[in-house]
Amino acid sequence: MKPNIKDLESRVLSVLEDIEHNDNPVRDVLAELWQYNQEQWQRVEQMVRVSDAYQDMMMKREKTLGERFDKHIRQLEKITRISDRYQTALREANLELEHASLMDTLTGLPNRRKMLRTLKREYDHRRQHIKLGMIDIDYFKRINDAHGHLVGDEVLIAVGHLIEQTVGDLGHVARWGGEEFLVVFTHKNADDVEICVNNLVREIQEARFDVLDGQIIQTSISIGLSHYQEGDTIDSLLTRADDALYDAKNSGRNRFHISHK
Ligand SMILES: Nc1nc2c(ncn2[C@@H]2O[C@H](COP(=O)(O)OP(=O)(O)OP(=O)(O)O)[C@@H](O)[C@H]2O)c(=O)[nH]1
Repeated sequence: MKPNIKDLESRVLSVLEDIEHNDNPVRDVLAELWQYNQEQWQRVEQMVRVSDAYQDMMMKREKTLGERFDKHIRQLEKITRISDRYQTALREANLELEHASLMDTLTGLPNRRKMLRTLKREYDHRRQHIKLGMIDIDYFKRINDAHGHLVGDEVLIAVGHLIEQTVGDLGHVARWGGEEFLVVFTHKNADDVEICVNNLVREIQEARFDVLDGQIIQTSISIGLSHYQEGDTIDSLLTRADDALYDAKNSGRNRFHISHK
């Protein structure tokens, strides 16, 4: 059985009292031992107090470390959310910029840059079906000179829309530059494409463009058409369409010419 310390103390005290009365020599030794034990006990108590205080301190420290860690995580999460939003906004802005850089601001049609991409894509996938229509407004300078640049702009927009409408899903239309448009026909049937090109010339010639101040403008176009032939590159297709356009202009305008190699 484990001794009870309080019980032991009182027993030792009573023995010590007896010894004191009887003048026993063992008394001094026991008194010394008693003193020593008391001191040991106080040291143990002090160690327990120090240990408790230490544990207490460590717990508080862990808690503050935990709180600081949580705060840091929350800050990181916030920064991540901000960065995600920023990246999304940046991506959208880039897409808008890219879109803007590929469109002609005046007519709203794809521009030359975009058309070159389309042309490359079509050339890579189904070059044997490609037919190029190079379109130029006849005597456009005269419209500008007679009615001013703003009217000229309106005519460019209207002609562009009419070309786009007439071509429909037979191909892609772009403003190639100045008063020139380019059509990449991807439709397989060459006869259908030639009918469409003929319609383009007729539609523009018959159109009456209602522009600024109620003025009515009439104009016409010339078109050079090239069909893909074995060995053609994008460049050679463009050059042949250009040459055919030149022929159409030289033979009286308001017509189309087909390039034969
Ligand atoms: N209003 C306006 N004019 C433009 C624009 N781009 C080019 N032009 C004009 O288009 C005209 C083209 O003139 P030319 O190359 O001599 O050709 P053209 O008068 O159409 O004669 P042909 O092509 O030979 O039938 C020039 O006067 C240019 O200033 C534009 O964005 N807006």
